[in-house]
Amino acid sequence: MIKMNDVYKTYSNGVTALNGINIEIGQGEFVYLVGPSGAGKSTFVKLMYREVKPSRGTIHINETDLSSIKEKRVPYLRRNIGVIFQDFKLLPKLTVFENIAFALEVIQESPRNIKKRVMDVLDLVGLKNKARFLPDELSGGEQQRVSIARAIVNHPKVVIADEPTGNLDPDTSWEIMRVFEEINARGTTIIMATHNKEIVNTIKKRVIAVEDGLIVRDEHRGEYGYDI
Ligand SMILES: Nc1ncnc2c1ncn2[C@@H]1O[C@H](COP(=O)(O)OP(=O)(O)OP(=O)(O)O)[C@@H](O)[C@H]1O
Repeated sequence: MIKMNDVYKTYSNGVTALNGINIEIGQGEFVYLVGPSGAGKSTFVKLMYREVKPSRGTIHINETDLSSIKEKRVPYLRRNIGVIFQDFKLLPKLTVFENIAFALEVIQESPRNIKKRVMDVLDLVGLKNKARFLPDELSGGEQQRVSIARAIVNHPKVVIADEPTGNLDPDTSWEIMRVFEEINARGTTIIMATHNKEIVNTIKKRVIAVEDGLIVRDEHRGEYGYDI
């Protein structure tokens, strides 16, 4: 369902972040993207939600060719892809409920349906009782749960997470991983860039390792493979 063909990315400052990536990721897979700092992992995931465009090559998500879609189609693409960041990126003045409802595709949804969808997704991440809280009234782990709820409220087929446990303590990181596993068990593809060796070596999944903009390893139930 995700296919990259000979993808290169050179930024405007001349730095080449990706050097010819070829990969296929099937629906329902759980993939860790690992590699040293500066290897190109963030660039790799940003290409998938069209935050950056490839300099060369093609990227398909389902039948959509991301390298050629028009700018005005990008918001539609993003509705089918949930994105989760290390720093949560919640809107600070909106409540938990409002942060998620804001992301919801609201066309012709009644307030009652919006409420049901938001509360269902808060239930899934275990935060039903915090719907009226503001982000800064929550712990880091709770804020990350809200950002996961926001990412999945439109039922995307793919969830892309860039260092989702990077700001969290170990216990909270394991809790967040349980949420990801639950989402994956429901059939959603998960692609997670991470430096968390313990998680990768414990919750075994497909591991794609990137170094100097190239895939150097692609293993089913792989290891993290680096010292840090
Ligand atoms: N917007 C940008 N403009 C110019 N160069 C960039 C930009 N974003 C990333 N780079 C460069 O591209 C290379 C790959 O960066 P990228 O962020 O993809 O690596 P990474 O593997 O995610 O690193 P980390 O693990 O530290 O987050 C680096 O040399 C980086 O400096």
